[in-house]
Amino acid sequence: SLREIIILPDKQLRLVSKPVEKVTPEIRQLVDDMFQTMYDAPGIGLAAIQVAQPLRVITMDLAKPDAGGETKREPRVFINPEIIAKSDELSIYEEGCLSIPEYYEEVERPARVRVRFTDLDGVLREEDAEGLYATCIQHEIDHLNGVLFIDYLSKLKRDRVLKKFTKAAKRAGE
Ligand SMILES: O=C(O)C[C@@H](Cc1ccccc1)C(=O)SCC(=O)c1ccccc1
Ligand SMILES: [Zn+2]
Repeated sequence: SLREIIILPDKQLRLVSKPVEKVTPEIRQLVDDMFQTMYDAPGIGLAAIQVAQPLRVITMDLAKPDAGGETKREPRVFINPEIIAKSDELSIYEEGCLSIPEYYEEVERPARVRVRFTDLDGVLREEDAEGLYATCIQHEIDHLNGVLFIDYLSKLKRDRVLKKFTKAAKRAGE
């Protein structure tokens, strides 16, 4: 079922998520709900912490989430992912975040990374990523470590975003 996506300045976004010991039926249900929530947003990635579950679980689907016609879906699950190698070469992408809605900024990251992770069947895998795949997996793994893409921006830009979301939260709270 759909889960609520937590939004800045929710402090939970800064938690370091815990490794998954065993792929249980509960983890499978969480992954199901994460895909449903991600497609509904729409987004191309989601980290469990964004639905308030501090577990090292990521879902991704780079196929255009709202291409209109039949979307050829390519759902991916990463459990306990770690970057084990990265290129010196960097690439810049305009990133967004479902926890920082309607804010997009260019972020520079290694262009290619090698990721080691466990899949939903409990199999340990390693994959090379480049392009949007590399950017997205790094953005999601950052979420697992309580890091947000605004942390890579200038202090000026970051404070502006925080101010905007903190004011909005206060107004909502009033
Ligand atoms: O907050 C998240 O982790 C999801 C985020 C992932 C991401 C996007 C772009 C660069 C790096 C990481 C999103 O999916 S934001 C929404 C988005 O990018 C998008 C939405 C609809 C169509 C295409 C992209
Ligand atoms: Zn994000």
